[in-house]
Amino acid sequence: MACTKCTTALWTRHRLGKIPVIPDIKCKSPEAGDLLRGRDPIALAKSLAAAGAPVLSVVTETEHFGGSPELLRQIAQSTSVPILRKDFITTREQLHESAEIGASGVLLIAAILEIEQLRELIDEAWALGLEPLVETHTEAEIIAGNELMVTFLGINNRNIMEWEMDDGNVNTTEKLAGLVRPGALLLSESSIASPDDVLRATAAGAHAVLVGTAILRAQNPPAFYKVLSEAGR
Ligand SMILES: O=P(O)(O)OC[C@@H](O)[C@@H](O)c1c[nH]c2ccccc12
Repeated sequence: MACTKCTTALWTRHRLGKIPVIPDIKCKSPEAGDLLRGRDPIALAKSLAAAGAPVLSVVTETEHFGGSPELLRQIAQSTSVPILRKDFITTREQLHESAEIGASGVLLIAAILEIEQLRELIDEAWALGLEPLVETHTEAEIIAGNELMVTFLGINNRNIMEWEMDDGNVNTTEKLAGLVRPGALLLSESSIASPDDVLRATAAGAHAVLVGTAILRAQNPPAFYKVLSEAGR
């Protein structure tokens, strides 16, 4: 049986008329620097799950983002919310590792994969009980995703190939959302910082949004999480 824990939790929230917001636990970033400021990422993840997050995303890449597979394992063990692994996955071994550390979903970045490689990793992810999220940033990548009948598709508002040093903007979602095949769950990712950004992304057609930096920079992350998820109410 295919594991659809991530999208099931997101669709459920969406059908209730709420905006599903996925917090992204990222220890540091090339643009923002240290994002933890001495806080415990596991406690932070738990507080965001308690604030109502339907899914948690954990960046496990070490060099640029300060994460690790071990961090994801510990977060997965301390909450019952499905966990999405964000990393630069290019091999089957990384998918096996993702399943082993307790991820429910995995990010596959279209920009770093050949289409055949993407197809193989999508199939392998499903076979391992992992739900693939295909991340795109261009029209061509969305068209490739549609051809592969992707069920969970992300539009990254930033260009990940620039290590998030570019100014991301929800404009990217506004420009590209209409190209995504109907039926896919569309996630708008990156540079979402206010309830207004959340509303722009959802008005453009995103079913859910993923927010890292703005939540981690907030004075009170769970309180700010709630402000974002109640945008427009
Ligand atoms: O911090 P932001 O701007 O809210 O962005 C979160 C997320 O989209 C970003 O961390 C991200 C998107 N794709 C990635 C791939 C790998 C690592 C990180 C990412």
